[in-house]
Amino acid sequence: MERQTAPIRNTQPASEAWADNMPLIIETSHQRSQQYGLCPETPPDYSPLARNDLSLLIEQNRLLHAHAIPAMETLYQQIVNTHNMVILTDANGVIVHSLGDDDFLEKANRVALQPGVAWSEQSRGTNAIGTAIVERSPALVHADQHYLAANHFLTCSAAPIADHMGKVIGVLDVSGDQRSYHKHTMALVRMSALMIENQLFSATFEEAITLHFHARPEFIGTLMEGIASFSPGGRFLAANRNGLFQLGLPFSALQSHTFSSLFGLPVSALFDHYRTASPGLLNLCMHSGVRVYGRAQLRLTNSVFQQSLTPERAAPATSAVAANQAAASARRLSGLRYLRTGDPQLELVIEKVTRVLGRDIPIMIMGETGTGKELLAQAIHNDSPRAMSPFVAVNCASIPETLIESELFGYEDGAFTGARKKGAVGKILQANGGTLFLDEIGDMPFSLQARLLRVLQERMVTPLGSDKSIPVNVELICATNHNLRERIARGLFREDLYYRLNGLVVKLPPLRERTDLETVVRKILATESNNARYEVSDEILALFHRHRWPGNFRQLTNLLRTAIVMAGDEHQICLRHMPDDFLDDIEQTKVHDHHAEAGTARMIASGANLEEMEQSVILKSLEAHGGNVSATARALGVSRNTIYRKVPNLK
Ligand SMILES: Nc1ncnc2c1ncn2[C@@H]1O[C@H](COP(=O)(O)OP(=O)(O)OP(=O)(O)O)[C@@H](O)[C@H]1O
Repeated sequence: MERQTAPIRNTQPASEAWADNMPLIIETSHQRSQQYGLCPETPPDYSPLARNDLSLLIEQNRLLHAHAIPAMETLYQQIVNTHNMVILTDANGVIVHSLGDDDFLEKANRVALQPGVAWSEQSRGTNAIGTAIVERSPALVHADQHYLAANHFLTCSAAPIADHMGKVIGVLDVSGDQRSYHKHTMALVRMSALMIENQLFSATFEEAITLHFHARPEFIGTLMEGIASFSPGGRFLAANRNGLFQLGLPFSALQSHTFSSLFGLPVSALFDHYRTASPGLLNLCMHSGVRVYGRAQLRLTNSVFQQSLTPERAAPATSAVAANQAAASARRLSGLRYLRTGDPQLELVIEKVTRVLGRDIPIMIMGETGTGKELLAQAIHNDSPRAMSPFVAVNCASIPETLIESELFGYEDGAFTGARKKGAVGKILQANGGTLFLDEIGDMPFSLQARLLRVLQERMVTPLGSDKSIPVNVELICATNHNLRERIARGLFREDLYYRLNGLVVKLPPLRERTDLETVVRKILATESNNARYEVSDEILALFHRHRWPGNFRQLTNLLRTAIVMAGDEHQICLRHMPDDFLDDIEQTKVHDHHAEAGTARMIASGANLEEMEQSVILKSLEAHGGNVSATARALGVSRNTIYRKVPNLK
C-alpha cells in the first residue's frame, strides 16, 4: 500500500487555522488551475463514468463507502431543506455517493453532483473537493472563488478523510446554492469526516487491543478522543488523527513503539485492570509525561488473550497485520452491489435474492466450484437486516463425518470422555440472530439430515449430551454444486429436507458463461494490487475468453495474483507473466479442439448423419464425465431427458 508520510493538515480538529489561510489557499489554487491550462469561461464537461466503471469505483472504495453512508445521512439531517447536497468522493475527487436536494440545480447542472463525475482540481480548477485533496486540509470555496465561471453559483465545504496512516482516501463535501451559505456548515463537515475516520479505524482494527484516551476524562467517547491500537503482544499498530496528535509523534516514528514504551505499563496490565470487579477509567502517563485517562477495548479471542499475556516483542509484519485486518473488514462489509459487474445472469440472481432479503425464506445457491457461492451468501447476509449479527459458515464436505454433529449442534460439559471434557457451542447457536451458511449441503451425512430438519422446523437446538433444548433463530443459506434431486433419487439426500431448504434457488453462472469477464479481470487486478493500475494485454484477454476456467473465480484470482507479482513494475500483464500450468492448459485445449475438429471431419468423410454425430459427441462426453448423465447434460447444455432420448440404449 502506498504510504503518505506528510502529515495531513489540521491534526488538531479544534483549531480554526484553516479559515485564516483560506484566501491564500484560494489564491494558490487559482495559480495551479491556470497552470493546468484551464480557462475560467469554458463550460465544463460533466460526463460521469460508465456504469461498469462506477461499480468498479464503488467496489474499490467499499470500506469508505460503507462507513461514510451513516455519517452522510446524519449530516444530511442537519441541512435538510437548505438546497444542499452531501457528497462523498474517492481520493481522486470522483463522486462515489451523493444525497440530498438537487432541486436547486439547473437541470443541466444536476448531473454535475452525481456519482461518477470528477471534481479534481485538474479537471474543475479551484473547487472545495479538488482543493481539499491537493492541500490535504479542509477547504471552503464560495461563489466566485471557484475557478470556473460555471461553478460560481455554488458554495462548497469539503474535508479530506484519511486512513490510519494519514493517507487521504476520500473527501466529504456539502455543496449548495451560494445563497444558502451558512458559517456552521464547514464545522459540521469536518466533524462528520472525523466520525467516518474513527469508524473506519475501529473496523480496521476490530480484533486489536484498542485504547481510547484523552487528558480530560469527559472527552472519552467523543470525537475528541484519541484512539490507538496495539497487537496482542503490545506492539503499536495505528492511531486515529487525535491519537497521533496527543501522542505527539508521526505514524512512522510510532511504528517502533509498544504500549509500554508509550504508556509505561506492560499491555497485560490492561487485562489485569479489566479483571477487577468494577474497573473505572485507566490513569496513564504518556512517554511525554502528560497524564491521560483511558478506556481499553479487548475484543479478543481466547487464544489472542493468552498471547497477550506473553511479554511484548516486536511484531515484524505490523503493516501485514493491519492489511489483513483491513481485508477481513472489507470482506465482512461487501454487499450485493459490490458483486455487480454487468453480467445479466448475475443481475437476475441479485434481483431475486434482494426480493427475499429479511423475509425468512431459505436460499439455495447452486454453482460450480469457485463461482462465488460463499461470497454471495456473505453479501446477502451483509445486506440483510441481520447484518450486525454473526455470519457463520460451515463447509459440510470438509468436516469429518464423525465431527460434524458436535460442530453443528455443540455439546455439553462431559458429553465426551477424554480430552474434550468441556462443553462447546455449536455453529447453529453461534449463528443465533444471524445467518447460517451451510456450504456443500449435499455432503451432509444422511443420519444428520433429520436432526437438521428438526432444528429448522422447531427452531430449537439440543446440544449433544444435553436434554435441554435452546431456542434458535437463524436465517439459512445453503450452497451445493451437486444435483440434489439426483442425490435424492440415489437415497443420499432427504426429500423433506430438500423442500425445507430450497425456498429460493439461484444458480451462479460459471466464469466461462459470464459476459463481464473484462470488468471482472479489472476488478480483481485492482483489488489484488491495491489499486496499482495493472492491466492485461489484448492477447491475454483473448486467451481468457477462450479458456474454460474449471476453477472459476478462485482460479482467475490466483492466476492474476501471480501475474501481478511476475509483472512487477511493468503494469501491462503479458504472456510471459502467466504461470506455466495455465499455458499448458491453453495448449491442451488447442490440441483437444484440433482432435475434435479432425474427428468431425472424419465422421463427415465417412458419411455419418447429424444424428450419429450427436450420439458420438454425447458418448464422448459421457465417457469424460465417468458415465454421469447429469454432469454430461450440464456440460452439453441439454436436459437429462435429451441425453436418454438421443442415446436410447443408455441405462
Ligand atoms: N465476483 C467475484 N469477484 C471477485 N472475486 C470473487 C468473486 N466471486 C468469488 N471470488 C473469489 O473466488 C474465490 C472463491 O469464491 P467462493 O469461495 O465464494 O466460491 P464457492 O463457489 O463458494 O467455492 P466452493 O464451491 O469451492 O466452496 C474466493 O477467493 C473469492 O474471493
